[in-house]
Amino acid sequence: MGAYGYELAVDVRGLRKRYGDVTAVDGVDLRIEPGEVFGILGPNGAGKSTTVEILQGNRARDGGEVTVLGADPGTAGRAWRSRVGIVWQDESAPAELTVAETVRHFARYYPRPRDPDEVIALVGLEEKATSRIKALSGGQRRRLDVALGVIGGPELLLLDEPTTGFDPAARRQFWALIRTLADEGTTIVLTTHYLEEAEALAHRLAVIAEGRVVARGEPAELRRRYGTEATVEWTAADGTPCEERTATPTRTVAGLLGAFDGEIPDLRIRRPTLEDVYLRLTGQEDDR
Ligand SMILES: Nc1ncnc2c1ncn2[C@@H]1O[C@H](COP(=O)(O)OP(=O)(O)OP(=O)(O)O)[C@@H](O)[C@H]1O
Repeated sequence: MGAYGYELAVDVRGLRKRYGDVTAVDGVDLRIEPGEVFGILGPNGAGKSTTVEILQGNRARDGGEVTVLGADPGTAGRAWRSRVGIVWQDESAPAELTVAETVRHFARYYPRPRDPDEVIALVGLEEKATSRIKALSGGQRRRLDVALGVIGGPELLLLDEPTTGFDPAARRQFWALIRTLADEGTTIVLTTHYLEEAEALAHRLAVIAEGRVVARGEPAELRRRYGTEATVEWTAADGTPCEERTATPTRTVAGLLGAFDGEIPDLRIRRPTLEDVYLRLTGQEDDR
């Protein structure tokens, strides 16, 4: 047990959740280390939100063991809640209040809140501190949501699709904010559809599809493990585009050299990206 006082920030074994006939979560296991940024990646309907809601203690489970910061979220009390930061989507903070008023107001709910001005600076809203919430842009609104998620000084921050709807610049600013929080030692669990986001932020990730973990590991490790095949593309003498998927592209090119007199037209070797791996794992691969 390290400085955090528990071995694992999140320990989930065999988690199950059904909604009527729909099995949303079907035996998920997750072990998340203190101080880690952990990504839960998956397509629409994979069970990401349901899993995070169960970790937050906002949804009951049908089966499995769940321990978050040493307690079962299904039964943990107020003291536990104050240690877990939740960033709500579309939170209806009072539109007439200013940013600073809202952050100070939420600080009162916690036994050991962070300094509101420091939190406003952390999320990059200093210049908007006296603006009313209704005057904020979508991205600024989301930063305020994060400010409200961290004002209590949580040990664990749970983020469900935090950057949906962001433009690329806002997304990058948000990533910088997450990295700052991680550098401060906060354990962060975030769900995302965006592979780029998982790769940019997560130390480790679990890919889930149809309620099950289909792969887990560090982003680079997943690419290595599941993305070994390259695609060799070229154009045949009669103009037909050709491609071959192979683990040995050099051998393919050597074979082609014999068939062409000199240059191989339009030769290209494409290595799999993490996106290719993800699409393969979640069964969304097209028929290229
Ligand atoms: N309250 C609910 N009642 C009934 N079915 C639900 C409910 N919430 C989710 N589901 C279903 O459970 C499955 C998993 O949904 P969930 O929202 O957890 O997935 P997700 O991975 O977060 O998806 P998305 O990326 O679209 O948010 C889906 O089939 C969904 O339709």
